[in-house]
Amino acid sequence: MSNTIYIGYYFTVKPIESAVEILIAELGYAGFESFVETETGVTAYIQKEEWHEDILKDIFVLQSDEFEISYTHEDIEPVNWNVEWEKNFNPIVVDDLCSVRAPFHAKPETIYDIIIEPKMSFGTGHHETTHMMLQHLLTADVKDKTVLDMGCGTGVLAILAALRGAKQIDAIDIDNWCYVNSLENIERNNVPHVNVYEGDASLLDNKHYDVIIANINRNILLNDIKIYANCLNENGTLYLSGFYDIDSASIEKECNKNGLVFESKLERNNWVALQFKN
Ligand SMILES: C[S@@+](CC[C@H](N)C(=O)[O-])C[C@H]1O[C@@H](n2cnc3c(N)ncnc32)[C@H](O)[C@@H]1O
Repeated sequence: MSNTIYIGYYFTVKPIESAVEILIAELGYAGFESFVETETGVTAYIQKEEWHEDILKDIFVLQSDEFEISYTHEDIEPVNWNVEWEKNFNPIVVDDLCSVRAPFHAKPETIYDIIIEPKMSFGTGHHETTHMMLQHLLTADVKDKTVLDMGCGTGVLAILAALRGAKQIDAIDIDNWCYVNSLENIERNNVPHVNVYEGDASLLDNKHYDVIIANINRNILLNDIKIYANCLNENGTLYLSGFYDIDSASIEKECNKNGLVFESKLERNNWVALQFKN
């Protein structure tokens, strides 16, 4: 069980449509790491050790006259995530081909059966972005290829790449909890050729891959696309997600600047997952 202590901010937003996206983007940039959209706004979580008095100072949407945004916040006690997941985690099936389930669920009929004990890491397939990245990977040519899963969360995408025949996979996450959880899930799914590292794009010096998948967020991606582009082998493919369709144009522009051309797009509830080639 993680001992990480979080602070939860409960934002009420009016009008909700346009402001929530901007608020989430700005909070993500300030260090908030997970978001749950609610009927009245959004709940955002930040690790207590990342928090400081002025954490909302640069959240410009809070100062805008266009929106009415109020909030409360409180410390979140560490939770026994195993118990929570047993209560709340239903298996998911992607395109009838791949299931993502917990160890306590029955074995499914799909070709690919991924067992995840997510605890606190993002990546059960329930989120739109994970779902679409799994869809991309189900059609991607990864057999005998080298793959990088950047921002691996639970390791779910790296595991599917391994099950689909990738010959060597690196999975990287900046968060220690995700690093540990990915190691556990890799062992659980018996894919020892996935190597997990704790860190960020600074680990990618002199690394080269045929396929790179990165489901993170708009700002990190805009910052790191040039590094991913440098790591792609000739005829390589880059899959990006973790942002709304509204941000597709800026992501595509940054990719084009770095010699990558748009290939395809998946979309679910305004979230997108884009494919680029070099
Ligand atoms: C949206 S989750 C995606 C998890 C998983 N790949 C999936 O598709 O479900 C993003 C992950 O990126 C990690 N992350 C955030 N910033 C990062 C960075 N600069 N480099 C590497 N990982 C990062 C977070 O800790 C989080 O686990």
